[in-house]
Amino acid sequence: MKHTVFVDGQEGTTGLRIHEYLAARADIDVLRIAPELRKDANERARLLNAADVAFLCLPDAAAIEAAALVTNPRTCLIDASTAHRIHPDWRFGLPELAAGQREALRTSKRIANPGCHASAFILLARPLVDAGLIAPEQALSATSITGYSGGGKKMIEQYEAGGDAKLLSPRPYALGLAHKHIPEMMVQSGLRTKPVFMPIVSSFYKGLAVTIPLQLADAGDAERIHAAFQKRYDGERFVRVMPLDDAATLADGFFDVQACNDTNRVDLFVFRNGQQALLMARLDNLGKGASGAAVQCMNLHLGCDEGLGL
Ligand SMILES: NC(=O)C1=CN([C@@H]2O[C@H](COP(=O)(O)OP(=O)(O)OC[C@H]3O[C@@H](n4cnc5c(N)ncnc54)[C@H](OP(=O)(O)O)[C@@H]3O)[C@@H](O)[C@H]2O)C=CC1
Ligand SMILES: CC(=O)N[C@@H](CCC(=O)OP(=O)(O)O)C(=O)O
Repeated sequence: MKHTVFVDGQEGTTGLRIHEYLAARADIDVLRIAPELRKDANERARLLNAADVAFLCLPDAAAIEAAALVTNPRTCLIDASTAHRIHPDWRFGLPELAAGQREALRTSKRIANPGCHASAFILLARPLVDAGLIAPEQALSATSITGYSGGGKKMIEQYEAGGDAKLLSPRPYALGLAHKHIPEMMVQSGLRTKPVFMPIVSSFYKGLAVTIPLQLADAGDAERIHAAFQKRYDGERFVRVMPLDDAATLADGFFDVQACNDTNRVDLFVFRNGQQALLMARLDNLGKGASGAAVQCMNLHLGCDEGLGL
């Protein structure tokens, strides 16, 4: 049986990438909107309601509008935007979040996919909160280094136009300490204290690494953290727990932010020295950070092999 799929926002960065994944699938019929009608509410409503799965690859306001256009109870929405990530009627599109999450995604018709920084942060923080290795009240801080495709079409155009010397160096942003991913980071990790979060965008297309530095109460905590990751992600095909103090990275001396590019994988690292540790998570912001994760959720929801096409 073929499944019918529509991408609202088909010309955008995440929408185009989802189309690339779907193009290779014989079990999926993709509905396409005529380019001149792509912002026409009636035509969008017709296609959204004709789909078994509709991806929303839109700015937040347009994603909220799209959700309101859906009246077919069979249509499952997978929203890539920030609009519904902590909404109680929507399930968080991170199958590896916790036990029971896959079942929730199989049965829900409303799936909100995580933000790219948030996916990496949550995959580090949540198992440690669950295992009691991080107290919910603990004040964490995190940085994220990201490629410019995370900023969508506008930022890609800006970087690719060339001629602006200040774009050549890394640019910290969200300096108002209110990045839009912080609410989902807290809710989905179980943290009650708002983390200090500073992302840094740099002059490469894609790839992302979140780092959480920790002062440990006990030097043995780094092993316990690493063991908690191994236990939580045992058998997860898209999460790779790297060896404690990963020798290859340490030998190189530099961390490769782009090493998960063109995959749907997340690599988790623990580096330690006495009572200090660095927890790091690396992913492709357009893969597990956006389009790959969205297709993974679709596969799960439709009862296909979760990794099909990824
Ligand atoms: N890029 C990334 O790494 C990630 C992005 N996301 C999120 O996914 C969503 C899409 O992001 P991204 O693909 O990067 O964004 P883009 O800016 O690249 O694309 C958005 C698309 O939506 C279209 N659009 C805007 N308003 C409407 C409307 N009212 N009706 C129909 N189409 C509309 C735009 O049309 P037009 O062509 O006219 O501009 C554009 O094609 C955003 O919410 C973003 O925050 C999530 C995770 C990672
Ligand atoms: C480089 C850059 O600007 N990145 C985006 C995050 C991209 C992402 O995850 O998207 P959502 O908008 O869906 O949350 C940012 O930090 O706002």
